[in-house]
Amino acid sequence: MYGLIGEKLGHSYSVLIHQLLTNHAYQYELIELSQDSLGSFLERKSFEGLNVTIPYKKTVIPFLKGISPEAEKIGSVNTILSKPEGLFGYNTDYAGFLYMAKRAGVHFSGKKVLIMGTGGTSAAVCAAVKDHGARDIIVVSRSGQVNYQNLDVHHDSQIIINTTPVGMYPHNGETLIDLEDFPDCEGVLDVIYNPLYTNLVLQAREKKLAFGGGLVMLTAQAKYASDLFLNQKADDSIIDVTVEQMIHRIQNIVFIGMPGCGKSTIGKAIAELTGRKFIDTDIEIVHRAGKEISKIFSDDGESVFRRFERDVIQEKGKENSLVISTGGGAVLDKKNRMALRQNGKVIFLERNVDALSMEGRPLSINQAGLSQMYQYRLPFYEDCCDERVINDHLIDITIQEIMQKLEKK
Ligand SMILES: Nc1ncnc2c1ncn2[C@@H]1O[C@H](COP(=O)(O)OP(=O)(O)O)[C@@H](O)[C@H]1O
Ligand SMILES: O=C(O)C1=C[C@@H](OP(=O)(O)O)[C@@H](O)[C@H](O)C1
Ligand SMILES: [Mg+2]
Repeated sequence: MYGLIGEKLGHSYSVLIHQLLTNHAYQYELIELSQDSLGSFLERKSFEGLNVTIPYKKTVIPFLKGISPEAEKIGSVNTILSKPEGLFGYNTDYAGFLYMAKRAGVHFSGKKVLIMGTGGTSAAVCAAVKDHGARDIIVVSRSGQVNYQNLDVHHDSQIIINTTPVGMYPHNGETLIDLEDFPDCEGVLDVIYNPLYTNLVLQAREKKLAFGGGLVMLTAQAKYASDLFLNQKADDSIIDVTVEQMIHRIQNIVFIGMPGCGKSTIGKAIAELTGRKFIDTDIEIVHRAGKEISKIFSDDGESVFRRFERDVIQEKGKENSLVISTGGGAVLDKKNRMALRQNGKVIFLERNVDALSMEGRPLSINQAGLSQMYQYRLPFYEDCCDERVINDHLIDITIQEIMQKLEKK
């Protein structure tokens, strides 16, 4: 048996990743252990190999017969092999992090690198960055010498790396820094994988900097661990293949576009075809407000409607594997755009303005008004989307085209 030990493993993707990487070559389990049961579990040796996560990456070391030079240097172990002579520790976070940096196009040589966090992952990241020639490495923590109150002296940092859990589910959207304060920044790496893209990574992507999200590191460290488990050296190309498969399963499919363009109808169909749960933000709002949208607008005003809309999007955007059809005005709010993008593949549905359905839509008054609205909103739709799909032909053809786009990746 193989598995992952840690204190809380509720949201771990490791079982699925190991299955995909190795085509179910071994049984892999999540093993939650309390601090007091860690020692007895390791001493029982009822496993062939383990991965280790928070908070045990350092705690396991005294139970090991030997550790690899990398793990020794980093002072942290994330992989254990059970051999006849005893337990041996390794660190594949180091190589996993370097794989993420390489794939993101981030290079450390000669660069000033800012690393947020001081835990086990930070130790592996620091070692990797140092070994790859960083000019200056600044480690930030809440209460350390360099902290978030005096970070301004390091505004010239070129690479920024988050190893803290800030922004991780369910605290999506939180971030420790604003990239606006780091004008020389050229690349951002975040070890968080849930959400797929933290606000920090989304900000880097918006600024057209090099960026990498934690799913690549998670998958790469798992691949290097599986090589140790199976005593092999599989080709690294399996990492990207597995990341794509994981994203395909995890990501939300989000529809945006003008009111009446087909988001609700097409979203529902795509949810059925992909086996995903369907969320229509307008239906959710009607549910919560206890009245129809036109009644919310007439009784309470648009701002109350938008507040409901923001709450629904903040909540549902955090989840995985949903189809989310938004209302036409949802993307006007930056917070909504970030929330929809963090886990989402965002599809902009385009339908000729003359063909847009207007019924039951308090903001769709006449053609001239809709044309004006289109002019104003187009840049927001364009800014927020990953794909554009034209819905000017038969609806079934649009649905087919979307399915093809989704299957391609
Ligand atoms: N390609 C299409 N051909 C014909 N009718 C369509 C097409 N796409 C959408 N519709 C219709 O337009 C109306 C509005 O669609 P809806 O899904 O409610 O849009 P949205 O959610 O974007 O406001 C529905 O009656 C829907 O059936
Ligand atoms: O465009 C908008 O601002 C709106 C679009 C509507 O949703 P649909 O886009 O599904 O019609 C609904 O959210 C509300 O009437 C406001
Ligand atoms: Mg709708």
